[in-house]
Amino acid sequence: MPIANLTNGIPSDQRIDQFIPPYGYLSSIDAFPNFDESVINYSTNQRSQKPSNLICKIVLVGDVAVGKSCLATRLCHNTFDRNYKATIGVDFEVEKFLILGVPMSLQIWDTAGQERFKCIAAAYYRGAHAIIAVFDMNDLDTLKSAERWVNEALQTTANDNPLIYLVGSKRDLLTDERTCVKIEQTARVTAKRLNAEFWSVSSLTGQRVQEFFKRIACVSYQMLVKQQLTPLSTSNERVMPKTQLAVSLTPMNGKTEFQATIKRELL
Ligand SMILES: Nc1nc2c(ncn2[C@@H]2O[C@H](COP(=O)(O)OP(=O)(O)OP(=O)(O)O)[C@@H](O)[C@H]2O)c(=O)[nH]1
Repeated sequence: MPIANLTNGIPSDQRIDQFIPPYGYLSSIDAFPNFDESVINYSTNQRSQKPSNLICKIVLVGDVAVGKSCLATRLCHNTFDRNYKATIGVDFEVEKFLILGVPMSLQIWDTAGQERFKCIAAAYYRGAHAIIAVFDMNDLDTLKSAERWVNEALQTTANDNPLIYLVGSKRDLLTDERTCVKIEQTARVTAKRLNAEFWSVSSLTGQRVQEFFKRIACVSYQMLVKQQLTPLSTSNERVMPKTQLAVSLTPMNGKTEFQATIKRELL
């Protein structure tokens, strides 16, 4: 398939040529300054050949109503819904990026925070390249829970060695700057303990949402390419596994290419 067919419809702000930095270098464990030369050379070759289909599986976890679905919706549809609709089991979205001219898809698995859906959601952890643990910056109990969510996800995904991101949501509700700085400091301590990268975002205003997912796309792309370039037995890098799709997908119009059949309920 010609590369042009694979890149059609990717918005200009999801075409990335420069490595996206972390949200503050103190917040990052993998602060790559730029794409490696080997990754740039690989990308140049890919552009002139049939490109491989790079897929990064991301799983969103965290307590009820911390803002997981709104985060995915802000990225994939650039909209925000003030009305809370609980996720039932798991939702699924795909968002395409073009990195150094090579297409890559982020598969975003949005799991339910409600206890009663935990077993269903946990079934989707396997094969994750990245775990995003979301907490509400206005409720520090959800930060404690985020740590528990990550540890539970790692029980299933430890062999996959996923990247961990800790995301403070609803930044717009914190009007006092000093409080915000304090909460971010506390979150960075937790992130360090989890070997995670910390971001604070607002899905309501869109603050840092695009930037955050672009950062994940860059880091994941670099790792996936390095995995392809390095035989497993000789690699000391964090290696990301191939992803299996576990649901049947329905084509959708617009930016999101596919969506699993999703059931939501109004509480
Ligand atoms: N002010 C503000 N409200 C937000 C933000 N993100 C989410 N919310 C609100 O928080 C509530 C819960 O958001 P969801 O995204 O549905 O939460 P969730 O984590 O997916 O919840 P579950 O599906 O139950 O796991 C909704 O009423 C949203 O409108 C934000 O950035 N700012």
